[in-house]
Amino acid sequence: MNEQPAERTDAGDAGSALDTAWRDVVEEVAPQQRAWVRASKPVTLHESTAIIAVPNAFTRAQLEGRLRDQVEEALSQRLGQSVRLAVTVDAALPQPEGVTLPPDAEPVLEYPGEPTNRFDAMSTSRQVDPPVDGRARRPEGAADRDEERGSAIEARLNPKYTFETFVIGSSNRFPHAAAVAVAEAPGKAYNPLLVYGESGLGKTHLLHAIGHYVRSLYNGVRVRYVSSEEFTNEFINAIRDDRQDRFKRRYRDVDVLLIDDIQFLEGKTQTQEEFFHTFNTLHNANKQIVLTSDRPPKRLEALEDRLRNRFEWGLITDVQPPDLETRIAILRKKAAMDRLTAPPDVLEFIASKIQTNIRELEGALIRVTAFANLNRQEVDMTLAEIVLKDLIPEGGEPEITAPLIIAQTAAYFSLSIEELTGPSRGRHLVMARQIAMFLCRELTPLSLPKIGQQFGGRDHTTVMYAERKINQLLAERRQVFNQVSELTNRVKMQARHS
Ligand SMILES: Nc1ncnc2c1ncn2[C@@H]1O[C@H](COP(=O)(O)OP(=O)(O)OP(=O)(O)O)[C@@H](O)[C@H]1O
Repeated sequence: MNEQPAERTDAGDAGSALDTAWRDVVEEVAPQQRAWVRASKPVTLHESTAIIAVPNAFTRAQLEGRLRDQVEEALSQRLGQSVRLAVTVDAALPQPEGVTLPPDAEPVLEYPGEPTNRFDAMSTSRQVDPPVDGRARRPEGAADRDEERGSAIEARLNPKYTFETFVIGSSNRFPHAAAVAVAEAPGKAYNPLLVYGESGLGKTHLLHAIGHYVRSLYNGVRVRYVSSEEFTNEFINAIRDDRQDRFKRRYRDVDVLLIDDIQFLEGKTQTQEEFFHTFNTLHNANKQIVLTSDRPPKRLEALEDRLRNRFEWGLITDVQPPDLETRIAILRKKAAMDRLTAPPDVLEFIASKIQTNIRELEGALIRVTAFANLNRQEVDMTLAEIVLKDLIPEGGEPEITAPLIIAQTAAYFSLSIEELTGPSRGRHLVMARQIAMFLCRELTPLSLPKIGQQFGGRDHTTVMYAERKINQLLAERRQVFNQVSELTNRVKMQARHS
């Protein structure tokens, strides 16, 4: 299945020729820059592109800026072919000795204005969580203002999470079939339907897909998606503002309630009580309830028995990590949807390396295509191996926590942790904060509200916006791509050593 492309077989010889040529070229560089360039490492010569790894952004800027012409010409002469330089930052390389980083070498913070480079052929914007869908249908006779507002944010479905974009495999065939059945006959097939499974395996996607499908089948049906954290927060706010009636109406006057990550109800007695009544009202009226959880109800120990018991009334089904074929199919679909160009062997390579989390799988594809895009290169195996090298440590994933990401990001941008997580909205801070939030989303299993909490109690929509923004900038701004890559390396290295 995995036939290696011809270039890869040549890479060894070309690589050693590159090593020799590179050593000579480095010695020709002016003495004041030589120490920097010496700290680099030739990775491979791929067709006419020499890929050079350097330990920091400053060296990359030197090589890509004032040294580029000189180095490309010298390399071309030595290798007897026209050579282009592509520089990648590998923070695992030893930093140059005996030289201090010039002041302007600190990572430059940049506020995302209009992108300088547009690569229209590619969109990597990845909406992982639901934006508020303002086009939800209004219920018949919705008269008062509360209800009007309620209808405007009624469904909250992510347009990308549909059954059409969901890839079916042996790991999710059953939950998928149950989800379709529920959408076709809400309140009749299985009630409640509960889907459980590890993070990033498509539970949220299925919830939204039910919402979309049911709305396409039944005119005027009232659907509401909510995470259990949002449910909790809204409940607390309703008590604070003495608006319990409005809260109750919002969740009890629906035909289909989709509630995500119910494990977050654990230990929250009052919210559980409220949810118990919501559940009963809906169930008694034959309204559909669909729930997701990271564990089967039996193992939600800090949940009241009567709730656990009700969760077991309907159908309980789990999503498993996808097998290789399904992972490849998911990547193909993702590439087609987002117009990302990657040959089959690269998709197979990514799918073979990332096995347990579909969010990470998609993230890896985005990184690889973004890297190629920024370097104006084709996506191929050599490039994929380089980009994924640090994304996939040998010997298993170390645990990465939000505080670790926050500390590393703060240090990287020369900020304090208080600044990074505090209220200031200075432009430079906002960008660093968005990068930190993005990394929390990519590298930890934390939910959006949980990440928001780590940043001074910010709302989950702020985290959602940050994730989308950085995803977009990864494809458009080399600087952001490099900052995110360097930081990812640092965070992973730190996690391995702690
Ligand atoms: N079978 C699938 N086909 C296509 N895409 C999928 C599939 N399963 C998951 N995905 C994608 O993987 C990403 C993560 O999925 P999702 O957010 O639904 O996971 P989850 O199980 O709800 O995770 P968490 O418990 O962390 O919230 C999403 O972008 C989703 O579209």
